[in-house]
Amino acid sequence: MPAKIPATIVTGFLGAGKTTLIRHLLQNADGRRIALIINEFGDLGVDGDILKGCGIETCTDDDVMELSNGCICCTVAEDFVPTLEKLLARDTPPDHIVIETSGLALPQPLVQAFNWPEISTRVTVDGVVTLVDGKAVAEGRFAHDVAAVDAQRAADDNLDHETPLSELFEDQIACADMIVVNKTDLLAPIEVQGLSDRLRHDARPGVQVIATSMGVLPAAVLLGQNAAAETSLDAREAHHHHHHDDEDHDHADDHPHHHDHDDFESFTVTRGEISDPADFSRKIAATIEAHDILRLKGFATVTGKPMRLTIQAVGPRVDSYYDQRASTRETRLVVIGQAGLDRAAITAALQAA
Ligand SMILES: Nc1nc2c(ncn2[C@@H]2O[C@H](COP(=O)(O)OP(=O)(O)OP(=O)(O)O)[C@@H](O)[C@H]2O)c(=O)[nH]1
Repeated sequence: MPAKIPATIVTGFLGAGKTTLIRHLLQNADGRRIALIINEFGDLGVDGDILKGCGIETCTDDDVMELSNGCICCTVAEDFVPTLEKLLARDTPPDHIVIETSGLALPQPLVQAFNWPEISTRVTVDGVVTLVDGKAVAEGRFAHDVAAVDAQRAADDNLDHETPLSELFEDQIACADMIVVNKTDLLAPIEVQGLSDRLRHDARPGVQVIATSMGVLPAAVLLGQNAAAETSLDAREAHHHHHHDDEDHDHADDHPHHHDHDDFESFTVTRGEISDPADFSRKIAATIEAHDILRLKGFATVTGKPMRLTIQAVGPRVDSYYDQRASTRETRLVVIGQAGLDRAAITAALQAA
């Protein structure tokens, strides 16, 4: 039987730097044929578009497959398995598969999908790489509010005490074979050290914690971990996601793991050209702050400029750069946040001239 093709799962919260890390990996693949599968939250394929448009020879449209918008764990049968099978059926199958999960995905159900009969004989999970946005964690974005939790506990013992953010974060850490503390350029060395120590303590025993910025890590470090993660799922659970509703018992086959898609939402704002990128960035930053937006990204066209402007905002930081010729004069931005976003107000703020 031929050796199984290794697959690396890259997970991490919204904006942690998954696409950036993968882009560096593809640029430094040392001759490996890497195929990419991308699962995004939001209906605008920003990450796929950035990677396809990156001009890297080993990264053609054919090498990047996008899963339809949605949760990978709920679309395993109709979307993920067929995508993987298509990849395996190629004349020259890839040497390695890299899967970028949506920043809101729990990695466990995806790892579990590798136990599907059609897949388990041919592919193995080489390792789960969890990226951490060092700056966001240092700012306390994932820490739950201990006082509020205690008050809630006192009020009702049956409540779910975790916030969706802290729960996701802990699940992504618990599943990791390697944790990458990214964005160290935004942190003092002592903060990097403290955070790395904490994560090492929270992770499963023996998990490597590596600090970097812009996802710069050699392919030989990221790939070839030989973890066979699909065989040790039990050790990778931070939460059992039990719900207190008896109706809600999970069906192991079709939905292995309960989680709340309703905790988060996304929508797309479109508008015409912008005239002043610096001013538009300030407007985005103000809108993010006013509405508690977690992530905002997309492409803008600027009056008089043939190139499109890629816009990336994570929390309060807004980055933008021209990456390729614009194919339309439209500006499209995907907005992601916890449920309850004021879509009308956000849209109006971003559409204002
Ligand atoms: N300062 C700094 N910015 C970074 C670093 N890594 C990534 N970024 C920036 O952070 C933003 C988000 O990076 P991405 O690579 O798109 O993050 P992602 O995890 O793929 O985001 P989602 O797919 O939306 O979850 C971009 O503007 C990156 O340029 C880093 O190490 N330092």
